[in-house]
Amino acid sequence: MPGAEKLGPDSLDGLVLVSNPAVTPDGRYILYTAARVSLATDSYESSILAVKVDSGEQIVLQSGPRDSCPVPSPDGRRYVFARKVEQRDRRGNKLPGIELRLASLDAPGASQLIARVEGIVSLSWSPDSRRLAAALPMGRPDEDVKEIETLPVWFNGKGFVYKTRIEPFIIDVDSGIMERIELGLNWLQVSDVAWSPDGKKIAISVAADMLRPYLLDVYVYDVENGEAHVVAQGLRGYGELAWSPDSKLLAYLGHRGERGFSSHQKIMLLNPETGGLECLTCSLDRNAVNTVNSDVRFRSCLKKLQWTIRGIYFLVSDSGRVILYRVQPGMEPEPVLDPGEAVVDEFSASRDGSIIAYTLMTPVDPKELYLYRGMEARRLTRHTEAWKRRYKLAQPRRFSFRASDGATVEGWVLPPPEGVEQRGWVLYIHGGPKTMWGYGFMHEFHVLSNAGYTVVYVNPRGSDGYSEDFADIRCRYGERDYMDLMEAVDYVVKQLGLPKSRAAVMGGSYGGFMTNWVIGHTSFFRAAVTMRGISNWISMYGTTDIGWYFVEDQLCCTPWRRSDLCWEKSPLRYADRIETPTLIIHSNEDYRCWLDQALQLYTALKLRGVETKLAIFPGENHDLSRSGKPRHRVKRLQLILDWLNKHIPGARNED
Ligand SMILES: CSCC[C@H](NC=O)C(=O)N[C@@H](C)C(=O)O
Repeated sequence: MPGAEKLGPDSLDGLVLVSNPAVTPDGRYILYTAARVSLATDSYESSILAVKVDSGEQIVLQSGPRDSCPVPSPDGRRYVFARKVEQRDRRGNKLPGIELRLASLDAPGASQLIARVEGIVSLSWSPDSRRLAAALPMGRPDEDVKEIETLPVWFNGKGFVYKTRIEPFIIDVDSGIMERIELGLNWLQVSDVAWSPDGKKIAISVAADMLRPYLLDVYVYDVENGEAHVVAQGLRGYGELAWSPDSKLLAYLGHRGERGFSSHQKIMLLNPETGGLECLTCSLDRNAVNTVNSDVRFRSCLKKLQWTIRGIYFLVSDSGRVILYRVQPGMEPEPVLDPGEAVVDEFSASRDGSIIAYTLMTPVDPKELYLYRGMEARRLTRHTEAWKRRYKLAQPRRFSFRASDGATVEGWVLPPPEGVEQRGWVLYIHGGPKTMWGYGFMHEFHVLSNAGYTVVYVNPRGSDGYSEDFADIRCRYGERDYMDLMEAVDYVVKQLGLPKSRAAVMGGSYGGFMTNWVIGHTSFFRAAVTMRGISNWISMYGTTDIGWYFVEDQLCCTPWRRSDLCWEKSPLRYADRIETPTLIIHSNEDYRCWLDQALQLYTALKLRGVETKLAIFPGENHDLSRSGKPRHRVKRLQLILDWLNKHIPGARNED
């Protein structure tokens, strides 16, 4: 019977993750990636498909199983894509790498263009479709002893990066010959490259100060004379670039650090002739990027900004929704595609802006491919339909309440599906802190709900989706954010009738920090699950890949300056108050929040006699719950359910 199966941890098997909707500039085809989760092969089997826009016909372009990220050429005849391959170093150690391959849209097959162990950061076609500008990481770590004299040392998902410089290149697509673009810098990390529509220039955003890599300069490289000059300095943020159709102006995605790392990303208009900079989206007071959480995404290489003759297109995170916006210089930003209670997750536009390809998800629909043309939206694929028909998925309900300082705080409850008895409930805290819960699909939430747990998810202060002021909790972690969460708990108990004695708390990353903070400040919860979390800001300093500067920016302290504040805000400082049985889940290659964060908490709880268990996932990193090996993801979900079931017994004899 359709919809009869329980959606348990291993329901991940067979789920298809649709991503990277790349429309050809002439609007004839939409290329995308479909990755099937396979427990049998413990991998994501990804292939590249295309839809013909006029007929809707679907074509398999590359049957995989490790192909992704198609980038079509401006003439609409070819595309490049990434194929995951394994290489070996001189000692025989396996090195995961990728090949950049070139293929024709009219003929099968593909040829290798370049092979890269270190990956590719950004690509941009020349308008004549003969060359690519690329940002390529160069330099590998020592094979044996690591002799390190630079920062940063490591990066989550990449390993040791102390020898890596991300450099700009031009690749000839027919010969594969690479030519380095010289910027005259000793140390550099390029974040984006953009070839101008007139073919004459390449804009490059680059970090050049090893000790302050969050500061970005923009260069313009003259393709004809080979000279590069700086047009803007000391910008911050994502650093993505897009040229105006007349090749005169640049759009820059980022900010000036008004609120440090809590700043919204903005669309800034940069005049490369004068160096003039103007904010085009400041009146919106929303983050001009997609920050909604979801665990059904797959690799995507699409640009976050696209400038067509109709304006600059970008996504905006707003109250749990993600909306496609457009802005023209001198005008106010306007929503182009507001999907309602849903998320436009990625997009691309044809050259004239008349066709927009995008992926869309809702809390009960994993991502599918859509087309927007002439004010009409049409679904193009049905990769997840059969999967969905097998299971029962409940619908979440939104709620909002007035916090004690008068601010409005928003949240959702996802109850168990019809026919499943409520066993208890979970307060699930998101990471970031500047991300948001909302209308993204969360497989993990449905696993909890199918097991009888109502999931309560709230956007406390520090979250994205609201004003910049709302997101800014610098120097105040564990204060207003904690109060918002506990006031939400009060609301769902009193107003929505959730049972007081059947609650658990859980979260990952900043959400893991907050889970640790919560259990050190209240014994309300029956159980806790803390994942990829933070327990000690002093030892977080200098170990996290997110930058030694992140702790100083967000907590306003270093181990030698106001260390009292770092310690004051560390959950470990309150470990002697913790009574809640706590499951700690961490990955041993998590270079964002290193393993010490879990070990210190685990040791403290063990010594104090608090029931605890530490699960360490080998070979996984900070993204275990989103892109970890499928079998590890299933195991993780099983561990969580076992812990909750143990501490929230089935028989209801209270409340
Ligand atoms: C607060 S320290 C770093 C935590 C991390 N921040 C950004 O990467 C985080 O919370 N990440 C979130 C997005 C997560 O992993 O869910």
